[in-house]
Amino acid sequence: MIEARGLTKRYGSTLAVDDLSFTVRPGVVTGFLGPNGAGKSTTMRMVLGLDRPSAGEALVNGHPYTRAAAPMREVGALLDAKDVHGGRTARAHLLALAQSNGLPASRVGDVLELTGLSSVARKRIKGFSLGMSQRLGIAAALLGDPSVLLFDEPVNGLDPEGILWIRHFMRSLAAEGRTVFVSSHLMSEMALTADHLVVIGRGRLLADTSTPEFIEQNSATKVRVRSPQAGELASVLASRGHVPTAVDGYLELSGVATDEVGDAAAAAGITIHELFSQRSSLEEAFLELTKDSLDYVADPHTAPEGQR
Ligand SMILES: Nc1ncnc2c1ncn2[C@@H]1O[C@H](COP(=O)(O)OP(=O)(O)OP(=O)(O)O)[C@@H](O)[C@H]1O
Repeated sequence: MIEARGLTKRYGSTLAVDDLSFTVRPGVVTGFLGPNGAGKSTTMRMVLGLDRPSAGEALVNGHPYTRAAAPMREVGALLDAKDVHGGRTARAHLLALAQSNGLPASRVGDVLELTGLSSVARKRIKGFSLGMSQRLGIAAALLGDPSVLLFDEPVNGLDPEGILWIRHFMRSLAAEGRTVFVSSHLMSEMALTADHLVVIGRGRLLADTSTPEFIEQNSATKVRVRSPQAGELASVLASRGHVPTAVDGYLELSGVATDEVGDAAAAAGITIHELFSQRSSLEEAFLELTKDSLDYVADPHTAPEGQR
């Protein structure tokens, strides 16, 4: 379990994280979503005790992580996969980590196996592709068999196969009852990976909800209708308070159900060739939500430095 309570971080006049409170529960993948610069990495660094909050606190399993007795057994993190000693082999790198953290050497073989790296365990890390480096980072995070895992943008730059692997792996870690907190700036990616979403914009909490609820609450449903008597239908609908717009040969309406449109057309003896509703895409839902956060800082007196 991870808890942020009033978590705040200032860098000079930049408010990178602004009074964030949320809980990340075990057993599900929680996506930490926000545009670039929203404060995701800073939040994760505070959870890991790598940055000190300006106010508030971050707790891991009920206490600040810096006070954990055996840190790697409690939390595993992937922050920057390329931030390793390239001259070492994968096995030597993991062995050094295990030894310096009092973990049994036998875990090295286990995590190499888990992450599919056994066949390249004796290769030097500097020759690793980004996908292999990500796997190695995940192997390192799993060394202590921790119950809490944090991954900062783990799919960035990966090919489709690597993305799929990470996605499945996150889900299997959560299915084992672990707390899995994974950041991304891609709504579409999070929709496929995360069960729950914590969404931030400019350091502020915008949503903390299940992924289906987020989609339901943030994407608008539009109704489209196609008719050879479009002009007549538009007038009938307008007289009922639904003014349509013409889009790609359809009349498009929001805030109305397909039933009402069909009934109105039937009552007026108007032929309909197509009638359906469609939900705006996830990416649109995310943009809609973060657009509001941009509006919030549009006032130059409240905008963080560098964004004025
Ligand atoms: N060490 C630092 N010194 C000054 N400002 C910083 C520092 N670290 C982060 N910031 C600023 O804090 C804000 C949040 O950055 P952060 O890296 O946490 O965002 P992010 O959501 O992880 O974005 P990205 O996906 O681009 O990494 C940004 O405006 C950034 O410029």
